[in-house]
Amino acid sequence: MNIELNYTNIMDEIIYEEGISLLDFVNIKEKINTAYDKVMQKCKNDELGFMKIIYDDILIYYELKEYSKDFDNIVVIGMGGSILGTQAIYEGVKGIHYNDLNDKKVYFLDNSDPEKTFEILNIINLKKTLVFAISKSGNTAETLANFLIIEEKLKGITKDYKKNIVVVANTGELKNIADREGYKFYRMPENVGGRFSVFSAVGLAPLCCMDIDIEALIEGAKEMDKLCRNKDIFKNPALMNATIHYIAYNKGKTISVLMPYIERLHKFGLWYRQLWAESIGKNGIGQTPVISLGAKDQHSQLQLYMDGLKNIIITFITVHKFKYDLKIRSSNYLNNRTLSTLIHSEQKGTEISLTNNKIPNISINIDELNEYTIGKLIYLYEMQTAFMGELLEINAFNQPAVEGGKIITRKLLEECPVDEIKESKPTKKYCIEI
Ligand SMILES: O=P(O)(O)OC[C@H]1O[C@](O)(CO)[C@@H](O)[C@@H]1O
Repeated sequence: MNIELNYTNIMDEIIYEEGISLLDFVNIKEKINTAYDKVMQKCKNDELGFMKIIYDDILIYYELKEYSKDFDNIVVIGMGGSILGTQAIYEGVKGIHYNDLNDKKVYFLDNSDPEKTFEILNIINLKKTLVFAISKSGNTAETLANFLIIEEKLKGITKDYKKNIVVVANTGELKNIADREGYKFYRMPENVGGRFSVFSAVGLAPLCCMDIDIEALIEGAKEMDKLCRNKDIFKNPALMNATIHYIAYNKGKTISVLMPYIERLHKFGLWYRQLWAESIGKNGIGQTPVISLGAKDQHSQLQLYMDGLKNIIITFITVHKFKYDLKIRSSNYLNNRTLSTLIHSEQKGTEISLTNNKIPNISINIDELNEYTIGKLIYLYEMQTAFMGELLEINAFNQPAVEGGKIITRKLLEECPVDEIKESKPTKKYCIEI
């Protein structure tokens, strides 16, 4: 066992009024079975590519890993599903302030904020940088913009600019440019949704160049896949998690908080946030995902969770073995303890006190956080989301509402002269200038 899912604080009698009973499962037994069957049927029909890609050959990436040895830096350009999974795995395995001098420096360009792009370009030697431009549609504004800026700069400093660029796309402008220029190119399968794509070239191509063991990562996902194909809900963690969130949602728990007690999982939380929000939030239905980081967010959000509207379900994630630990010198109750003992005690304390306050909570306890266990965790959440979509009877694999804002932005850009985008009238109607 390397990951334990503990449901005691949601199923136990102590929490009964706000929690979930076995009767709740019995009452929707048919619905659970149908949700399971639908996911398996969609997989058979080749509609859920994310369940298939983990069985694809990963040898193709080893050539790229070898190729990347000539570079000092890696820049990944992408948005949402085209970058968050890669960030989650990179930080989950390596850490936030990872600073091994023998390893490449890794940067993620995931916004249209000019300061961020400028600052990254300012500190890297572009000639020694391998740039990944990743977009399923090939047309996402932020990704294209950052790519066009970097490509132009590369062209300005070296005739050999083509060797610095790798494109992962399916269609669109990015693919057209890659075809025209003959850049190294990986296709993204059409039947894999962006936010479910980290185990395709989207994640594996850049990750294998960042000294991440992609074989162990995929092994973890495959292991979880076996469990998630079990029809018995008590042996299928994704079906169990989805059902618990579904029952909780129907009991008014409209917010799902994910609270890891390890900084390395913060980006995993951001990845989960997109997955749950874009997949589940539609047709007037949705459970808002919130990411909190233990222990520090005990000092910012816990008051609300404990004493505010009783509309949340919380999932804690704990990691037993930290990579490093530090001893605290003797002083009051901290007396010769370690930081890991402190953070574990803080998590336990919060869990017990939330349970006493009848706030339903689940714990995912991981023995050690590495490629294998994060592969398991990511695949667990992908399957949980697929089951949740079926339970809620919505399509978890599209995001039609996001398109509206993109269309208006494009129109604004097309209509206005270069660099003179003006606020449209309605946004100026009620306005205080200070
Ligand atoms: O991979 P693409 O096509 O650049 O899309 C990036 C992200 O943008 C979205 O379409 C939302 O705008 C996400 O669903 C997607 O992950």
